[in-house]
Order: sequence, then C-alpha cells, then structure tokens
Amino acid sequence: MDFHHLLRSTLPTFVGNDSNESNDTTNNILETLTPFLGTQFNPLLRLFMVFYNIAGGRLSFLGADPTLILTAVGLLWAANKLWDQLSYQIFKIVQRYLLASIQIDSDDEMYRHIMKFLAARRDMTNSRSLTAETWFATAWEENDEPDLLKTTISADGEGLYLNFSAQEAKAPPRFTPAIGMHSFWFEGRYFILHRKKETLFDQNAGPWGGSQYKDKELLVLSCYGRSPDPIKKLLQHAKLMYYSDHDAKTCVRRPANQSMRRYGGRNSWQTVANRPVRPMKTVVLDERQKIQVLSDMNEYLHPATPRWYANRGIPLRRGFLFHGPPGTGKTSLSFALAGIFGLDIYVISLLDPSLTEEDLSSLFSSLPRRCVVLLEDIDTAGLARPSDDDSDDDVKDDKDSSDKEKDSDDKEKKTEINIAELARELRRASSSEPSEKKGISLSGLLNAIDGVASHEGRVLIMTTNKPESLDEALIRPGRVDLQVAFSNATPEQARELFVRMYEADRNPIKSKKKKQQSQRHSLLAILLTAIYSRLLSLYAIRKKAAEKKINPKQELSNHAIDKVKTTEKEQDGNLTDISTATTAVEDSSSPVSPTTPKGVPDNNSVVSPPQSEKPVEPTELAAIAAEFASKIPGGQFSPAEIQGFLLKRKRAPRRALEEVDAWVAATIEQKKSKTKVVQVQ
Ligand SMILES: Nc1ncnc2c1ncn2[C@@H]1O[C@H](COP(=O)(O)OP(=O)(O)OP(=O)(O)O)[C@@H](O)[C@H]1O
Repeated sequence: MDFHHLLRSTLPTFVGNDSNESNDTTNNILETLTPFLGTQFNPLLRLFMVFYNIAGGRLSFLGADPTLILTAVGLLWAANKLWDQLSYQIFKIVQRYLLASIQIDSDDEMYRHIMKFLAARRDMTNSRSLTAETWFATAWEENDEPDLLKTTISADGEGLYLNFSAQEAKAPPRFTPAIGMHSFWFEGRYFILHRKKETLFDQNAGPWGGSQYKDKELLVLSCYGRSPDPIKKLLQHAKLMYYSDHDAKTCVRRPANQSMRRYGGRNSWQTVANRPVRPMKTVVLDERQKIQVLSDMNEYLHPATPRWYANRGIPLRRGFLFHGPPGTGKTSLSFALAGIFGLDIYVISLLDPSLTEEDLSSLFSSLPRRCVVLLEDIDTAGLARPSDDDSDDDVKDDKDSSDKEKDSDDKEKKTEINIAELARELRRASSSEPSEKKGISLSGLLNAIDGVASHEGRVLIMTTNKPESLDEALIRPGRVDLQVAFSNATPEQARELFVRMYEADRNPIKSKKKKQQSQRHSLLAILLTAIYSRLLSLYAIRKKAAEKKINPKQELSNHAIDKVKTTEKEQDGNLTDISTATTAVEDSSSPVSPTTPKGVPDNNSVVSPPQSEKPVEPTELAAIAAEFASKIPGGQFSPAEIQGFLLKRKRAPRRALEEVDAWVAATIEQKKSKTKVVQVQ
C-alpha cells in the first residue's frame, strides 16, 4: 500500500485554515482508517488528529508539508521495525555459526549454581535490568547479622534481650539478571546470557492429573567461538562456587512434590537442608560398633569395590539396620556417617500418603552414584503382606473349621463356621483400613531397594525401634548387611555427653578464611578499644586534675594502681570489662565460652539464664562429669533424655550435678507410673 498516497487522500492539506472543514476531514480520516486499524485505535487516532491539526497548522504556516513529515515518521518507524527483525536474524546467524551455546533448564540443579554465581557478580548486580528474589537464610547459614545489636530491647530495665522482629525486613533480597539478554566477562572471555521464559502445555500437571500451562525458565549461555569449552569451564566454576560453602555441610534431600517427581531424574529429589556435618565424636556409641560401621562403609565406598562386586556378580548394595529404643542416636549416627564420607543424605518417609510404589522405584533409580538413603522408623510404615497374611489365615482357619466339622454335629458346625468367619472379617476390617491409606506394600519396598531395576552404589540405612516386628524378608542378608544395636546410655556414655555439653566450643564449621577474618577483626577491636580507653582515661585524669589542681602524673600512677586492683578482682570472676570480653572471643579455647558471631551481642551484654555459672576448667569439668556419670543408673535413660536434662542447665554444670539425683528419681518414678507429666525437668 502506498502510505504517502493514503495519507494524502485522507489527511487535510493546510492551505486554508477553516476549522469546520478540518473537523469534517478528521471524521473522514477516522472513518477511512478505522476499518484498517480496528475500533480499538479510535482514541489514539483522535489524539493523533488533534496533534496533526495543531502541528499541521504550524508547519503549513512555516511552509512545510505535514504529509511529507508524517511520511518520513512512518518510514522511520518502518525502518526501525525492519532493523529489529534484521538484527534478530543477524544475531541468529551469528549464534548459529559464530557462537557456541549451552542451555540450562530451570528444573536442573545447574540452574541454581549459575544463578548463585551470577547473583554474586558485581557486573551483573549493577545491571539495569534485574530480578529481585527474596532470599531466606537457613538456620545453619553463618550470618554475621551486624544489625542485631541495634535491635536489642531493654526488658524491665533489667538487661538486654535479643530481638529479631525486624530480621525479615533487614534481610537483603538477591538480585539476578532479569528476563532478556545480558552479557558479562569471565576470565577474559565475553559471555552472552539469554534468560527466557517459556510457557508449556503440560497434559498431566494439574492437581488431579488434568492439563495445565506451566512456566519454565531457560538460560542460554553463549560465547564466541565454535567450542563450548569456555562455557563448560564457567559452569564448572559456578558449581564449585556453589558447593564451596558446602564443604562442611551435609545436604539433606527428600522426595520432591508429586508433579515434579513425574519428570524423574534429579527432579525427583529436592534439597531441604544443608546441615553442618555432625562430627562422629558427638555420637556417643560403643567404640567397637562405631569402628565396625565406619570400616564397613569405607570398604564399600572404595573405588575398587564396584569392580570386585561386578566380577563376582554381586549387586553393589549395602544395607544397615540401626535398631534400639527411641533417642539413642540412630538418626544421629546416620547423619554423622553421611558427613564423614561427604555424602548427601536422601530421606524417605514411607508414610507419605502421596508416595506410590512406582514413585518409590523411580526415586531409588534416580539416586546419585554414591549416597546415603535413610528410611526412618521402618516398623511404623505398616509394610505388611496383607494378601499373604490373609491367605495364610484363611488356610489356617479353614483347616481349623474342617477339623471341627468332623467332631461336631451339623448345628454346632454352623455356629463354629460363623464365629470363625466373623473373627476373620473383623480382623480383615481392622487391618485393611490403615493399609489402604498407605501406598507402599512390603513387596513394593523390596522391589525398590533391590529389584532388577534398582539403583546400585547407595548405602541404605533403615532405623527402627522394634526390630522384632520387621518382616524377615526385609532384613535378610543382602538387604541388611550389618545390624547396629543402640541402647540406653551407660554411665560412661552419660559422662561423655556431660563433657561434650560443657567443653569449650571450638566452632568447627567456621572456615579458615572466616577465622582469619575474625582474628583480624578482634585484633582491630582490641587496638581500638585500647586507644579509646586510653583516651578516655587521659581525659578523665585531666578533668580530675583540673578540678583538684593536682599533678597529672601522680594521678596517672594512682590510676594504674586502681587498674591492677580491678584486674585482680576480674580474675576472681567478679567483674568483666570490655577488654577481657574481647580477649575471650579471641581465645576460643577458654572454657565454656560460646563463640559469638561478629556483631551479635555476646553473653555479657544480653540477659543470661538464671544462675549462669562461672566457667569450669577442664580438670574440674572432668571431675564433675565423672561424679555426674556415677549418679546415672546404666541402661535406664536414653542419651536424648540426658541431653535434654543437660540442655536445660546448659551454662550450669555444677547445678546439673546438684540436681541430677532429684531428676533421676523423678524420671524413674514417672516412667513407672507411665505418666506423661514430668515433675523435675
Ligand atoms: N548416642 C548418642 N550420642 C549423642 N547424642 C545422642 C545420642 N543419642 C541421642 N542423642 C541426641 O538425642 C537426640 C535424638 O537422637 P536421634 O534422633 O539420633 O535418636 P533416634 O535413635 O534416631 O530416635 P528415634 O528412634 O526416636 O528416631 C539428638 O539431639 C541427639 O543429639
């Protein structure tokens, strides 16, 4: 269509300035253009006409032809559109022939690695097009929280309590590149990042299996050249960076939600926590048992083991059964083992109502090469074999009834059969209800853990409080290779728990870098504090001297004597001042001195629990622990119970010793009477 011709035929020429004529032509233009553009453009067209009339009047006054100008504007607009199209096509050609790219799906773990990498890059976070994400720190993330001191509040004028009310507000968001094109340099190379969103039509994504549209994000990373190696290197770097603070962490995963599980692979699992590694020494257990489990697992995880198993045709699987009363350390040992071997832990609850047998199989088959799978409280999962049991019962009952038939008359026979049938029905009714709720049968579980399609290389740990109630098939050799018995604490274990509770905290999860940083900070703090207190004291002395008009040098020596006296008092434990507090932070081996993150009020400035005691020296601690252990009757209390008692006196080892007799007596009494209400806590 000839745009210029169209404009000429529809727009008024501004030869004469007749407003009526102009209005008529405006309506004509609208009538002409509306069929082309649609009625929704009417308001825009009207606005355009107003401007056209004003500008046209002026331009014609200046001697310019407005239709020509409009034609030029139209051409510019068309050229711009054309350039957009052209540049996109050029980019596609460049991308095809000159760029190497790698695509990353938002469902993949790699996506999180690269996002963390990008969020940490200054050139990316300074970009003008960003996406802000709320970022939640987990309880385990070492957070300096420098503003915490400012948020403490005074309670009844008695002291300071920590206050976290503004914590959420202060948590900074995370900034990542927004949807669109971005570019950045990494190790001297230019990378192009295209973050895009796609909407997919998923036939089974709806809550009840119905179809649904689903948004999915894609990252396309490109670099110039025909080899994708630089991108692979970048991805490897991002992965290393992601896991760099995981060194001392155990990653806990559990099955993802049902809709994600359908995609299989790594999507089947979701990370729920990254917990600090539990040191093996914090699990109080018979030393021989510990070493047995450790060496067994070490042997199994050895790189030469798969070949050894394969040569002998043995499936590469290892199963452990941890059994014992509640709170005796079964879960704790599982975590410590995962931590020691640097493995992720995959926790499955068989009581999850959404978990089907197919899910379980696919979960097991999408496990990584080496990992720990934890099936907790396997006895409560109700893994009965309903059909087998029923048929067995049926046979037995039928046999009983047929025996009876022989010995009784017809009437009695009928009564016996009815009673047997009734009993059977009742039993079936009571046993079928819970099993209907659970989706996993024993055979389903056995199939998943060692069926033909089952994954090899994992370590399976099952825990139970009632090993006798487990089906023999579940714990037969090959499925359970090592059983570890846990029991209530012996006096020696109680002693270990006591020492662990009150010994100095060495904060093992603190990285070397952070340690050095905190050392630098405390040195600086000591220096600044010393200068500040020196200035303060000089100022005070001068002020005093000015008041009393005495020799400042004499006052200085008096002050020094005072300071020595004060220090002596502090050593008696009666006083604490800021300089001693700083030294205590530096000396991490000082007894019972919990390390305080930078900026967090230490225990001297916030309200301490009642009867907080002065620190115990290691020798005294050993003596108190031995006495404490002698008061704990062996095999009667679980480590969890003892830990609970000690936790309530976490800064008072001497008080724990004083009160242990009363607690033991009250708890034994409570257990005897089977009441849930505790008298002494
Ligand atoms: N042997 C132990 N050594 C150190 N701590 C223990 C031990 N047993 C229990 N605890 C402590 O008691 C708490 C509960 O322990 P854990 O969950 O490991 O017990 P469990 O045997 O798995 O219990 P359940 O059978 O109820 O699941 C934890 O806080 C743990 O630190």
